[in-house]
Amino acid sequence: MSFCKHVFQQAEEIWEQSHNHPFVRGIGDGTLPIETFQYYLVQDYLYLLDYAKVYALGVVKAHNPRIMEQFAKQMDGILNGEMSLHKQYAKRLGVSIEEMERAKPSAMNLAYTNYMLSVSQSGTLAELTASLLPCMWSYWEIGKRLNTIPGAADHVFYGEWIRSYSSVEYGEMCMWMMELLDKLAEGKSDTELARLEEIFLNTSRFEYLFWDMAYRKEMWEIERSIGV
Ligand SMILES: Cc1ncc(CO)c(N)n1
Repeated sequence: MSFCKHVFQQAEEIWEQSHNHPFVRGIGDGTLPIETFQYYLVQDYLYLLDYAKVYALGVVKAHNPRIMEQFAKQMDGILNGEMSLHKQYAKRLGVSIEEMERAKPSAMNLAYTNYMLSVSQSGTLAELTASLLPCMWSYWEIGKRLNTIPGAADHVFYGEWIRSYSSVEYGEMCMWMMELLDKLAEGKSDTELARLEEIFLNTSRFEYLFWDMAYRKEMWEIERSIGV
């Protein structure tokens, strides 16, 4: 069994929880309140800025020029492709780019991006890849699953989101990253493989928590408890 198949099986229960989360279900049936999506959009915009840096670190850590090219391409895809989806949505919602860039990341968002950045900075290319694969891949799985709901991809507001994450181009980027992780896992010791699996599971858990944070519009819970 390929390493990706193996970690997918290990993470499947966590991913199912994301599929079943009311935020994700709400995109699929169009019932997600727009202001909840707006909260997500701003947090996700901030997330993507750091996520793009993980790809930049991929260029730094890779030695093979083809791998460097692909990380650079995917970084560009985030900054100038995926984030233009966010900018379009922001425009529709009357939120300016400055407002998004001034916003503060929630505690959970910061924990997630800092985890990925720290794994990527201190770890190997395999560890970096294991940390970002659940982000891409789980969005593709969600996009594809929502796309099977009749009419969902044509929804006047959420359709665009579903079409983006279920697109062939998005899927191709994911598959490249899976193949890379499989290649990098080849010949690794059991200890190293266990570490890659743990990283993959951690960012899978963070993915679920991100949906939940957005759904609850969480920021820093301490502010509520001390009344700031
Ligand atoms: C939190 C999160 N994970 C993954 C993606 C996919 O790029 C995204 N936009 N946001």
